[in-house]
Amino acid sequence: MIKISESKSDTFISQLYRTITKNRRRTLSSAGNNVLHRIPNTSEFELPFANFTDEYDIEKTVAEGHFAKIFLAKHKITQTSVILKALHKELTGLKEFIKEFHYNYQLSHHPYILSCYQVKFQTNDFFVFAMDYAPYGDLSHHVGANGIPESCCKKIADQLSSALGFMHSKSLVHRDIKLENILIFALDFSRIKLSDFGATTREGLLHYRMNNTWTSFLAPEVLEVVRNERYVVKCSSDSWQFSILLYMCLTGSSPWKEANWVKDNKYCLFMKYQKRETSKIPDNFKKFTPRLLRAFRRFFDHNEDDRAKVTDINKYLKDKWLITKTSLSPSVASRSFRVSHLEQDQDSIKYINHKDYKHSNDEKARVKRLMSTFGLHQEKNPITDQATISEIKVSQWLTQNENNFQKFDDSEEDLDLSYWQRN
Ligand SMILES: Nc1ncnc2c1ncn2[C@@H]1O[C@H](COP(=O)(O)OP(=O)(O)OP(=O)(O)O)[C@@H](O)[C@H]1O
Repeated sequence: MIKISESKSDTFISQLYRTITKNRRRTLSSAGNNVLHRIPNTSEFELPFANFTDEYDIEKTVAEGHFAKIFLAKHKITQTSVILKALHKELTGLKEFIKEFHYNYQLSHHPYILSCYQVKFQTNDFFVFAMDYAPYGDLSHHVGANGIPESCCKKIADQLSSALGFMHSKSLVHRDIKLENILIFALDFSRIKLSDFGATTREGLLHYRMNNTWTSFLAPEVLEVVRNERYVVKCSSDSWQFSILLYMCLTGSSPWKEANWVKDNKYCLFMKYQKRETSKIPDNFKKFTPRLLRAFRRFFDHNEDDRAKVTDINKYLKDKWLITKTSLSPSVASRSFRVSHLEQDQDSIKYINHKDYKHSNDEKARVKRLMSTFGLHQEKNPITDQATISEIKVSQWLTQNENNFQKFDDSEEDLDLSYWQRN
């Protein structure tokens, strides 16, 4: 029999305990990842038939996306308000529905990811699942022609990078980061959530390019993928979309129409600056401080393997991002760089006071109606003379519709009819 002294036995036991706990944690997390990456197949997925009104009172239609209707509903028994996302059956296959529900449900416990419930059913026309209601809509309702205050952008960057960092740690790529997929739970942006996991894919899989998102959001390596060709999905393309979103929040418009240096002069100028072929800061980046410029250089690296990770934004959150008048004098500048949280919060409050949320919602609907009816170009940003979000949307909408009949399947495994049906 081996004799162990009391103190040695304590150390031995605590070491043993640590090893067991470590291994258990490892097993649990790999089991968690197995569950996450094992999307149920159609035969094992329970999806009962039901009517909306069996259990819910539909209060209003909140929005209509490309593939889904979003209803605000009240659960009759618990009187809880929920969102029912109803995906048109003729536009979305069962496999795609299961995948979206599965990823959303599995990721729901993250504080900055939209929570969805274990509630799913089908009607004759829709596949439906239930999720939390975001009372202030999505980010596109809030970002005006001049963007939103710096302090608000930082709050968004902080939360969104946490949500995406979590997904990336699980080897999942969101692939569709845009203003419309960031939902707002507090008007000062202290609570936002990432939504819409319809395009979410496991890193490393081969995939066709997404056609139903804005071209200005696509990373160069995704943009250049040609029809009928697939590309390897990587987290770095989320980094790109994340920083496009950040730029849009700060300025109200996108930095370029497409990340193609041959076709887009703005992108060409930035790429030269990014690669240090010139020290001239492109005009549309001149309002940013050297620290933020450094961040953008790292996030907008043309080479996907050298690009910064979403969580790298944390290194820049304490810096000043926008050049203000006060930054001109060094003494005042050093003071303003130590901008207090109090000042930053006042910034957000001022913003909220000036924001007529309802008006902005109505305006968005009006712009949308005009776009779809006449294809009109909307406001240009008077400061940067760049295309605003509306203008980009109009031109991309037109381009997308022009090509409608040439589109091809975006699903992971095979070419089926669902994509043709969607478009
Ligand atoms: N939980 C929610 N609470 C409030 N509004 C929501 C919620 N979910 C979605 N919306 C609104 O509905 C819009 C469309 O939702 P969603 O992106 O899920 O649909 P989709 O058809 O997958 O979209 P897309 O057109 O991007 O493919 C969102 O941009 C947002 O304005």
